[in-house]
Amino acid sequence: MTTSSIRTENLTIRFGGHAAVHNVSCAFHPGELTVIVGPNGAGKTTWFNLVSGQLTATEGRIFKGEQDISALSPSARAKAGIGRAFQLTNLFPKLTVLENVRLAVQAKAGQGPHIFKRAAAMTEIRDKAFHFVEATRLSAVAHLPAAALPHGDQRKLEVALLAAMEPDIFMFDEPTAGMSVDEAPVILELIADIKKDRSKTILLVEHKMDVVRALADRIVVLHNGELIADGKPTEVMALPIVRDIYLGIGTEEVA
Ligand SMILES: Nc1ncnc2c1ncn2[C@@H]1O[C@H](COP(=O)(O)OP(=O)(O)OP(=O)(O)O)[C@@H](O)[C@H]1O
Repeated sequence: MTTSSIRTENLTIRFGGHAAVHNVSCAFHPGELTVIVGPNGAGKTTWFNLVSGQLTATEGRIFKGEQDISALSPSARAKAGIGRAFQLTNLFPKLTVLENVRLAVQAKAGQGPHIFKRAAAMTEIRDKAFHFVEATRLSAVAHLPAAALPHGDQRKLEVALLAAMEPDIFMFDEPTAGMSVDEAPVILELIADIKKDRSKTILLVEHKMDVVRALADRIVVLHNGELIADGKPTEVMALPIVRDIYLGIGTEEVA
């Protein structure tokens, strides 16, 4: 087994007396897309918040590779390669799609605006920005202000900005939430594209079974804050406890 790219060890957080995440230990590896499922209130988003640093654990530790990142801020974790879709608050609504992506590429390169004095660096950053705009199917709207985009394209832009940061770990929390049935498949395609890069680890919180089926290499099930199942999709979905609790839906829908 290769070294894990991200790992939580006995991770616990209590709000008052209630453990929203309790003793969760699991490790993830490059080239693997894991979907985290569980009923409402199971602790999925809280676990995500602990990994990306929005919340601090009451107990337990988080490792990125060999590095203990438990005490790092969300921005330090982002710099360490943990990318979460909603962290993209660095969106400039009046700038175009391309300009927004270019700024993300530039931020990743660790360069300030003066970099544009260097023509070669400028060209490289512009080319990379074009690449991410194309890869996220945003070429047709590249020159529109970000604020003018329809909802579906804004979600694509989130993926573009996340990809431009070139994280090792991609974290998506219900990436197709609020999208129409026409729009959602594009986001799934984009995630499938990221998955082709076998150096990336993808974590996805998702309720929708079709998304789980389309993308999961592995499913982790949380219930009442605890990890109750972890394995290949067909195996996990066949477990009686998962059939009983999974989103409260019946056997036919799970099958
Ligand atoms: N800041 C907080 N203060 C108190 N309780 C919290 C806080 N954040 C989460 N919780 C509680 O922790 C539990 C887990 O919530 P969480 O949002 O992580 O579940 P979830 O699995 O993501 O659910 P959903 O599928 O509905 O998004 C819930 O009981 C929730 O009320």
